[in-house]
Amino acid sequence: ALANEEEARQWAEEYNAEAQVVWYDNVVASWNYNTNLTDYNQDESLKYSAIKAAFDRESGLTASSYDYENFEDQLLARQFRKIADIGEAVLSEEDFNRQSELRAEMQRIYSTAEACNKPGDDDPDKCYPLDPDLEQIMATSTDWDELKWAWESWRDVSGRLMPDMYEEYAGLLNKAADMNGYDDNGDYWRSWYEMETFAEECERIWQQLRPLYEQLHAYVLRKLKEVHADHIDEFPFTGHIPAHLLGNMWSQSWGNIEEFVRPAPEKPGLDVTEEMIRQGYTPLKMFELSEEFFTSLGLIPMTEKFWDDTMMVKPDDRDVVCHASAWDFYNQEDFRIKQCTEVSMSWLITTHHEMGHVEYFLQYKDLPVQYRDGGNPGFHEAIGDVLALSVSTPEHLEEIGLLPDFEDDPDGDLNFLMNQALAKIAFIPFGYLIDQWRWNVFSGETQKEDYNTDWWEMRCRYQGVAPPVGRLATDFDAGAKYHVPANTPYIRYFISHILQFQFHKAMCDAAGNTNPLHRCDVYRSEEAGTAIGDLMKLGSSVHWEEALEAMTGTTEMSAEPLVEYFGPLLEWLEEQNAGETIGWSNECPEGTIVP
Ligand SMILES: O=C(CCC(O)(O)[C@H](Cc1ccccc1)NC(=O)c1ccccc1)N[C@@H](Cc1c[nH]c2ccccc12)C(=O)O
Ligand SMILES: [Zn+2]
Repeated sequence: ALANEEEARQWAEEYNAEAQVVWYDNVVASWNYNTNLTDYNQDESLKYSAIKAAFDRESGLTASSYDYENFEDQLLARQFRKIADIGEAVLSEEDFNRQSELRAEMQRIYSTAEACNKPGDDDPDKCYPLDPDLEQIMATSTDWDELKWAWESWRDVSGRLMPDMYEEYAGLLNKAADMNGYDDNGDYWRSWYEMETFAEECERIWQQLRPLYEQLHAYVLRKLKEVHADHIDEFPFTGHIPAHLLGNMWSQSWGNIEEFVRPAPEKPGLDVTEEMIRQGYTPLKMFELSEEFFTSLGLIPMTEKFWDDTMMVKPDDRDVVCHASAWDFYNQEDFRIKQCTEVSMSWLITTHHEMGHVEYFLQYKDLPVQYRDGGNPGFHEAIGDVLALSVSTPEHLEEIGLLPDFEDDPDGDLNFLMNQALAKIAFIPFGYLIDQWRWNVFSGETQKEDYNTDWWEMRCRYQGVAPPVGRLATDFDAGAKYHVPANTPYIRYFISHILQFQFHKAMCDAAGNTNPLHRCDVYRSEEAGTAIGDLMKLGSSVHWEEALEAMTGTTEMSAEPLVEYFGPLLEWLEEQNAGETIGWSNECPEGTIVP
């Protein structure tokens, strides 16, 4: 094994140099398509994606020709295992191109869809895109019918057009997974977490956090019944919340209804959007504010090219994929963000989220390309959110002048915790259910005729929401959420919502914090920066449990820090909910799916 191990090491060096070039070309073509959705750019993107696939397939075969499981050097073995894991590139050129084309088409439908015939519009041909128009309506309107129009129209012009494409697409993903030795594409996606019991782990964590979510849901439902008293008879008696009332197109984060559920309504809330607008914040200022937080921890600043090439706002002269994303060009110097930034607190948080991805790119940029990835996908999603936990504190918002009149008393503390819960606790079941549904599609448990029925069964059961209007079995409401047409796995965000509180606690301890966990701000702590920086430097070169243990002292994902963080709010919610009904029926209310 030693002889060819030396040869293998040589080959891996050459492979790495070549991969950087082939992968760079592919990312450039993908960037050009995502930032200018033309037929020409789609063809170029498919062309370079096929070239990358041919290279990955060839390299995978070479890697597999070595007996790498018996290498002495376990790091080299891990590298070969990753080179051999080629995903869809295993498909024939025809199948590969077909799945690429289907994904690009679904992405284009999603990114260019517009809703028309808005009630009250004199011009019925006036149409509204998701970003920023429909999201703005969902975030700010309290008009039941306007919210219902936006919610229903978006699904009719996006997901409804996709079920046939998605069925064919899922079939090709499963074909690739099968050729790579996995049961199905869900099995392949779960393999990235390198633990036999990953699905069980997720269920265990969900069951542990469910009581917290049920308390929040019960309180929010009661408050929404007051706000929408004029439609009280349209609230299902099953205890589900009508999905269009939660301030978000997918009911996945409820921060936009904060004013209706604030524990001490006479005291100021923690959503600083108005103050940002009053102070003339711009997207650039938001990016610079975020970068300054990272560098205050001693982390690496954004590169010159980052500032030149990032797409910060929605262009007005072409179609783009607006959904936020961060881009590693695999040439160790070109890193970008693409997002359609609006000036608001939630966009300030998203900017930190995206910059967290870029910081990870910077920290692992000198590793072999195989290792330029998160310890597991949840790690990558957690970095930016961890720093945003500090930025969101009243301490920090006061320090940067966005919270002039905060009164730091028990009421203020609860108002803050509620604002955080509306983002973090509300998200948990949503982060969990998307891939529960997709894993069932890939395993065959959910067939096309049941796509929408099973989707709503899960939305009703896990999230306790129901559609404000009957849905057809032939609709495809899953397709109205970016990650489904974009084929971006989603359980990573669920995992991130657990890990980010473990990382936060470790950073707060490193910074010598003595505040309660939810009031900890690690701003300017080099020790905290070193803790998270060392985790990022590892990339995916070691098992994530090793990286987690080095930073937090445990190899286990644990909801403990999250429960500690929200402790005071849970107590308050239990008092407020005393004597009230908690929870909702597992089945959807009558009329959820209509013939
Ligand atoms: O989708 C995103 C942000 C987009 C992303 O940064 O995760 C992006 C998704 C994506 C993946 C692949 C192709 C295109 C888009 N992921 C990345 O850009 C990315 C880049 C490199 C490594 C890993 C992820 N957030 C989720 C939920 C979410 C979790 N934390 C949040 C904080 C603020 C706002 C939203 C969220 C959502 O909007 O439903
Ligand atoms: Zn992300």
